[in-house]
Amino acid sequence: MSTPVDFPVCLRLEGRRVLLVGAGTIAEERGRQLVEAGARLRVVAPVVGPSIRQLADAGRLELLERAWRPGDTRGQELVFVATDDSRVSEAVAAEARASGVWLNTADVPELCDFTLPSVGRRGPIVVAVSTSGQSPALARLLRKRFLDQVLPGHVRLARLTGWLRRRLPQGPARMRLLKHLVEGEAGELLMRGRSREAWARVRAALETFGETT
Ligand SMILES: C[C@@]1(CC(=O)O)C2=NC(=C\c3[nH]c(c(CCC(=O)O)c3CC(=O)O)Cc3[nH]c(c(CC(=O)O)c3CCC(=O)O)/C=C3\N/C(=C\2)[C@@H](CCC(=O)O)[C@]3(C)CC(=O)O)/[C@H]1CCC(=O)O
Ligand SMILES: NC(=O)c1ccc[n+]([C@@H]2O[C@H](COP(=O)([O-])OP(=O)(O)OC[C@H]3O[C@@H](n4cnc5c(N)ncnc54)[C@H](O)[C@@H]3O)[C@@H](O)[C@H]2O)c1
Repeated sequence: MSTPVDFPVCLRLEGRRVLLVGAGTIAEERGRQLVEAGARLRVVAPVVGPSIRQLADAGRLELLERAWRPGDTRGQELVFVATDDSRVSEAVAAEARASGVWLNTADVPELCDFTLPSVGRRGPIVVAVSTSGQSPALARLLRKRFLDQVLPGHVRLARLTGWLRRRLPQGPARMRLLKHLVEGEAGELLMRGRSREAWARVRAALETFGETT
């Protein structure tokens, strides 16, 4: 049987209760990303790095400066562990598993319910590369290459279509229009920075919106 591949999702963490065990080098990056995603983050660690400390001082996360204790996963919706002691990962994972809370650990892939891809962003566009745990270094290399392919025009196009999606009723006419904008002339013009001409195409498309359904 072949090795299963990891299944990618994009989580919406705004207002969700998330626990991060550890506050060292690896945890700092995780903490920053979780706060940026709007999670209600609690960090538990006896030794705390500068950026977690800064976020705590700014009131953007709750910091408990102590070792992890049984019961800490209670009430949490997602758990991340990044400590320098794999016994901590094992203990937290056992508790999380027993209570059905999903867990990621930086040091024991076998205990992960989900893994983290290498991520890069341009505006609303997210490039994420996973190697299903085979080669994090390769995930990072490929992510950088793929992100270079995302141009300012793509970001403009994503914002424009997002704006239209919020205003037009869902259905086949909207699908057709958005696909046409992205793949057709308007998209091409936006890519080349010719926004006024692109908007003229969008207006023309909107005038006939829904006529052929
Ligand atoms: C992508 C990225 C996302 C992130 O962490 O945000 C990520 N690792 C990154 C970098 C990186 N990690 C490591 C190196 C050294 C070179 C190498 O080993 O390749 C480098 C490269 C570097 O640092 O440049 C070492 C390492 N990583 C894991 C272990 C434990 C083990 O395998 O036993 C060890 C050994 C530790 C040791 O030996 O002590 C485990 C995991 N690392 C994962 C993700 C998950 C699988 C991702 C996938 O499927 O591809 C998984 C399974 C669990 C998880 O963490 O979710 C991030 C890139 C960030 C960026 O883009 O900049
Ligand atoms: N997944 C990845 O991408 C990746 C990459 C490199 C290394 N790693 C692994 O990640 C782990 C963490 O590395 P690091 O550089 O962040 O370590 P670090 O030494 O910088 O930080 C360790 C943190 O764990 C905390 N800690 C220790 N015992 C604890 C306990 N009982 N309860 C709560 N917190 C506790 C410490 O207080 C500290 O904040 C290592 O095992 C390393 O092998 C993972």
